[in-house]
Amino acid sequence: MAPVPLSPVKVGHIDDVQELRNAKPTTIPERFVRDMTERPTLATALSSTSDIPVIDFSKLIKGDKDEVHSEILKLGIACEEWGFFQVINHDIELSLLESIEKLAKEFFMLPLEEKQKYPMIPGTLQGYGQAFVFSEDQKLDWCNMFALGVEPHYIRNPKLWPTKPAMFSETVELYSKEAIRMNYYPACSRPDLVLGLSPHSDGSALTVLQQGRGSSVGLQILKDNTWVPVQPIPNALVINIGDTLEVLSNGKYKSVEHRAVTHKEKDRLSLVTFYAPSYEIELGPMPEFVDESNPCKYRRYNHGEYSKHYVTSKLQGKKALDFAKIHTKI
Ligand SMILES: O=C(O)CCC(=O)C(=O)O
Ligand SMILES: [Fe+2]
Repeated sequence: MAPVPLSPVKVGHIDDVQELRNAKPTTIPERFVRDMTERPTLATALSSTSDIPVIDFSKLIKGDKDEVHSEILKLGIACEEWGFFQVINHDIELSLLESIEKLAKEFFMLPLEEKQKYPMIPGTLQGYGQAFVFSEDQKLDWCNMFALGVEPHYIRNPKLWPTKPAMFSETVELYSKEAIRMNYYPACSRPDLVLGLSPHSDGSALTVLQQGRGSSVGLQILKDNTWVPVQPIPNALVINIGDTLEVLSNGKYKSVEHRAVTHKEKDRLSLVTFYAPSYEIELGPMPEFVDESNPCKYRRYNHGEYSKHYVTSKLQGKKALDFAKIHTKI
């Protein structure tokens, strides 16, 4: 997670969406109602099956030669054509997946005053609240977030590590090695008007996402200009390529735009772990991905600067990556 911007950001009053839901307003406050062009297509209106590739991790590490070969081909296609895949048989202990989810739910169910002991200061990314809000007139996401930078150790802010529920901090430590974000999307009486999380690509190299058990379908990815829902598979993890890998592979592997939508009756929880380079790393397309037919699409840059740019801009599709794009004249 990136350095904190120096200037204070004026964001106005941000309603806590769980409190809003509990208060059962008859209309959705204007700050959450999206412009027509941004309103979501809800899961019910989309096809119920999605073709997002499923990778069997046990085949990759324990399969015979043919299985390894075919699974690797599948993985390559997933990264090139989808930027997203789900991993099954990943060997991560189910008890760990279950306990992080249970503790995250317990955390979000704490009284507001308790959660507000760990506030996410506007313009920063760690703590409890809403990230990526930079102005008073910006539309808000229907989501409460809690995020922590985990590794390297110096990015930790000890004041933001909760003492309740018991074992929360220890379990986060065990679960994530870089930075973790927990997203809590309360049910919304008008899911057609709001977005759980605005469209964006991830500023990380690779993202691992755990969808809460029994949660509604909420994650959608943009494929061929259509929003495709990611159907949760029990105990599977969703993996997606972030901006760093798109740059390193000179655009061969795609950091795909995605968003979250809300549900009329069901709450939804997602646990997201971001793996990213250190801030001091300089990066650009690797030479083996650049040749005459694949000219260099991104300039070299410092990852710390990119991270700063990412966290100080509003989430807006793939716009953050313009930072590194080389614009060729037509
Ligand atoms: O909740 C989800 O499914 C999406 C979360 C996400 O994209 C993020 O936190 O970057
Ligand atoms: Fe994301």
